[in-house]
Amino acid sequence: MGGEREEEVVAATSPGTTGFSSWLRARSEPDWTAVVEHPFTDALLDGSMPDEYMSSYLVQDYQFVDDFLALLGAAVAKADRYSSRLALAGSITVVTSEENTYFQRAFDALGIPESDRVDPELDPATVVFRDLMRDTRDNGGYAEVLTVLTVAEWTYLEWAGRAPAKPDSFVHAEWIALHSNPGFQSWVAWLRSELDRVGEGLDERERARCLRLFQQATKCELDFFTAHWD
Ligand SMILES: Cc1ncc(C[n+]2csc(CCO)c2C)c(N)n1
Repeated sequence: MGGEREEEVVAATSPGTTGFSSWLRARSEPDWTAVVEHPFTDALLDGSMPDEYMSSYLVQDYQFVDDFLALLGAAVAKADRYSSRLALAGSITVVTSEENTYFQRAFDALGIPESDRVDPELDPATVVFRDLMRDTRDNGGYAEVLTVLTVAEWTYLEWAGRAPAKPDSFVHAEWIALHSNPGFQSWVAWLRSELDRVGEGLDERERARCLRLFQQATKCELDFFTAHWD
């Protein structure tokens, strides 16, 4: 028993390059690299992001996070074992605490009006991503929910971990820190190793369905950044 547990922890901290998650990512190029090296993220990392762009991005992202949280809840419900439900439930706390206070403080600093915090007009890119998350939440199995969660979290870990740059504004610096700290790194490592584990039990059709979703979600991430840049 003890030995098994240890193996699980090791697997969760180093997903490697041969599992299902790596397979999915490799087949989602060139979009994957376009997301994690997007000019929007360059500007965030080097401190040159104009407030106007950051504001419109965060207003839309707050709406995204609402649906993301519902998707996490679906993952708790659909998981195939108790230890997975526990790990997923733990991540919900992050979204509802640190992440939420960040949004409130950033909105205050940027002077975002109440109407844009609670009921903004949604960009087409936000709507498409929201629909993908809602459809996966309502109709997908555990593997499909994990697939969409993994794209959303892993792309963020990759862009935020790209450079040690530390912009002066807390609005920029904290947004980077939220996605590059050790807790976030191990959460993404867990998600990937979970997707690798679940992927092993899928048949070819199910794997193909996950691949399509992974590619769609990656494209959604790309369009989301581009909507606040071009
Ligand atoms: C478009 C878009 N895609 C992914 C994320 C990443 N993300 C979504 S919720 C959350 C906190 C849970 O750990 C994180 C990191 C984002 N914010 N916006």
